[in-house]
Amino acid sequence: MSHFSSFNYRNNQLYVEDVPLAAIAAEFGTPCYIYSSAAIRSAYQAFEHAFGQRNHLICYAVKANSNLAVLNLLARLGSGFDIVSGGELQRVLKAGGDPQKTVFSGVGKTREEMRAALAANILCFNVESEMELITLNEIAGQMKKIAPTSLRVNPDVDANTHPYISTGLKENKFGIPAAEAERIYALAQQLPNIRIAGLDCHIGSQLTEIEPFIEAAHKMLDLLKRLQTMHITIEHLDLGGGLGVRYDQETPPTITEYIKALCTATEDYPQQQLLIEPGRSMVGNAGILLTQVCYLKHSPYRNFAIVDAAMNDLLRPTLYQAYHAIQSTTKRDAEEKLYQIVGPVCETGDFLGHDRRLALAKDDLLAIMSAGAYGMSMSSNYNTRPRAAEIMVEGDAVHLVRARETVEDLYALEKIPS
Ligand SMILES: Cc1ncc(COP(=O)(O)O)c(C=O)c1O
Ligand SMILES: N[C@@H](CCCC[NH3+])C(=O)O
Repeated sequence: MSHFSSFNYRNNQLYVEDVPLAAIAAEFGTPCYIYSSAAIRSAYQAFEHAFGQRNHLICYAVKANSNLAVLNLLARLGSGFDIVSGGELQRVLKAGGDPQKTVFSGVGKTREEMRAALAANILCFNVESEMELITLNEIAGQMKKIAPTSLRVNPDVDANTHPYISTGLKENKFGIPAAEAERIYALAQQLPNIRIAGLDCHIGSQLTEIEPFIEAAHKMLDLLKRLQTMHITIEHLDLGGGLGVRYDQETPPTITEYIKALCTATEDYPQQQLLIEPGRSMVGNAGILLTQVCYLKHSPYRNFAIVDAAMNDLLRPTLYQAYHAIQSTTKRDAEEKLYQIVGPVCETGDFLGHDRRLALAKDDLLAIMSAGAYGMSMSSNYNTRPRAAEIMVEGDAVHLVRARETVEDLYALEKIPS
């Protein structure tokens, strides 16, 4: 979706769709996350379009941004969902998502989560270990249900991404080692309350090249062929998520290039439905974090812009040294200085951007760009900071889709022993 932006300047003011960001700050305060529904719709439609006639299902990875309004928008567009917890399942159901289009990934599903997903009749469990498979069979048996199952296989492919978000290397905790896959599929075939539905992999996140996806797809197809000789029918092939977005100078494949490449790689297998689990590429560039400059602090060494958003709101810079572009909402002709953009949290690692050239004044508004994915969903209350409000914009309509938390919300579950 790098071709499409909902965040543009008009008369030197930064807008989201048809609304100036400054108007949103005036009404709802800062920090706040702001999402463009047009950008999400455009990304979803780019995926749909690229698949064309190929039998497919898009399962949006809920963890990227799990706000109910985002899930509801995608559900209305026809999207399925990839969940990794019972909590995410509950969100999908609450938002009107279809459990029959929902797959359940993750290495540590609890019995309770399995029960909830079986009761909801989800499309498929992506099972990540032999022990998990045996447990799922047991729970399904107790419920007199048959669990539709894929094995998530670890293809040992280098995704060339940050080590914290690479998942498909043999030393990562994810998936079943490729060498074990046939044995565990054979076991699955024997288990009375398991129905083999598919084959699954996911190699990592923020991939900026197409080759690792194709390498993984080929490894999965080789395995699929071997499974067919064992009379194991694979109804769907789930190739996971992971397509990167542009934060800075990256040039990831477009959604269209990526999907066309997956379709080409799997063209000899038209009977298998193709599933994908995109998160970041659906919502990453559809959102920003809007923050206000509290103070400017100039020392002989460095200039700091202390803003009202912090690492608890957007953890990615602290956790991965991730780059997010930072733009002033008002373009002005003043001298630019090199700033460290930092938050109020008591950690040296609390920064949103290093060495940014900006012309700033107290109370200016800054947009932290590309914050739609893994922004709010990874936020915390560290330093007893209430979480930011979330806003969804649609043309000139502005909707508050999550109210700003209050401090009372934060200690509502706490008790002082008598
Ligand atoms: C199993 C699984 N599917 C899908 C995703 C979504 O990945 P991305 O946001 O990179 O598309 C992830 C996160 O990396 C994941 O772990
Ligand atoms: N949280 C990561 C992505 C993790 C993907 C989950 N498997 C990020 O912000 O880049």
